Amino acid sequence: MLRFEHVSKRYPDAGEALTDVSFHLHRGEMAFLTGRSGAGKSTLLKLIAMMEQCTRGSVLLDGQDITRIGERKIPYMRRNLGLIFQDYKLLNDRTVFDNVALPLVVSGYNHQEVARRVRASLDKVGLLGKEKKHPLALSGGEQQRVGIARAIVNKPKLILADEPTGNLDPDLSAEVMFMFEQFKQVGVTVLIASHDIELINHLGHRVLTLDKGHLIAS
Ligand SMILES: Nc1ncnc2c1ncn2[C@@H]1O[C@H](COP(=O)(O)OP(=O)(O)OP(=O)(O)O)[C@@H](O)[C@H]1O
Repeated sequence: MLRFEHVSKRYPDAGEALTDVSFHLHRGEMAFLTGRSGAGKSTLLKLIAMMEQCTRGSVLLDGQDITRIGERKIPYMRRNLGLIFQDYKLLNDRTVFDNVALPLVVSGYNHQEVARRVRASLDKVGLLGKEKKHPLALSGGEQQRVGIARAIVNKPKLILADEPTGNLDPDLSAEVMFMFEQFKQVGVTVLIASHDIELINHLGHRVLTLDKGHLIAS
């Protein structure tokens, strides 16, 4: 489903952030990406999200090499991805409904379909009834669940999460991980960058470990 083939990434005026990274994630697989600060975790996720381009190698999403697609196809390809961030990246002057609706509005869905899908997503993360609230009126755990609802509203094949539990206490972190496990159950592939070794070991999923840009365990 997701395949890295000998991928390297060098930023201008910086050393190599990733060196000759190869791995394969199957459909419905859930894996953690770990490594010290600066090991290249965010860079790897950015290559998949088409926010950065690799210097060498190929990144294949469902067999399609996303390092070689044209600029105009990128928004279309991104609809296959759900992105989740440590700091939630919500629009604080918009309601929960509007935040979750955003990817659908950008994709041009009609009003009724937007409303139906937003409610279904909010239901999946246990936030039905909070549509009219603003993010800052919610707890950190709830804000992250809004971020997750927004990530799944387009029914992505692949969810990428960058330190999604970095700002949450252990109970809320476990709750968020439980949600990811439910997405995996319905065939969504999930890749989570995390420092939280205790949580990672406890959950027992596959672990990809980066060390100074090299994949040392997968
Ligand atoms: N835009 C950029 N320009 C130049 N160098 C960068 C850029 N982004 C990242 N780097 C460098 O690439 C390397 C990998 O960074 P990256 O953010 O991918 O690591 P990380 O494992 O996600 O770290 P953290 O856990 O601290 O978020 C680091 O040496 C970093 O300084």
